[in-house]
Amino acid sequence: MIELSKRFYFEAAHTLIRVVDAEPSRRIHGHTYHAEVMLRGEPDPQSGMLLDLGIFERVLAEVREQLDHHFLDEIADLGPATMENLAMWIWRKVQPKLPGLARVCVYREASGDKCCYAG
Ligand SMILES: Nc1nc2c(c(=O)[nH]1)N=C([C@H](O)[C@H](O)COP(=O)(O)OP(=O)(O)OP(=O)(O)O)CN2
Ligand SMILES: [Zn+2]
Repeated sequence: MIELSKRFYFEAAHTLIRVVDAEPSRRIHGHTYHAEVMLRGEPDPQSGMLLDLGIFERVLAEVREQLDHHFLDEIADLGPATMENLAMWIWRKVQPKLPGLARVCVYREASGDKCCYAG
């Protein structure tokens, strides 16, 4: 079994309603997010690849375009702009195009936060 993954990053703004740090979270603020998308399966014996990284790159670039420098509150099918919802949203966007999709993780390196969704 092979695991193949690719990462991308995006900068985005959001607001969040929460119990702790309520006031600064309600104000528009931004984060640098990293996302890692992992595929699992057997490589094709002829190409030696699970998926050509060039194809992987193109699929992730389409998703990145919808997130980078966007106001996450305006993404209609995201819901509250948490890392949990981002991981599940990225999964929904890439899943039809990436056979063997196994896991999507979203990170905020600055704060050491990480959230993964595995379907
Ligand atoms: N379970 C989750 N909890 C929180 C999330 C989340 O996505 N999932 N997100 C937030 C907010 O985005 C908040 O802005 C982050 O706040 P906090 O963790 O308090 O850290 P900082 O404001 O210091 O964030 P920096 O990235 O270091 O600027 C809260 N909770
Ligand atoms: Zn935030």
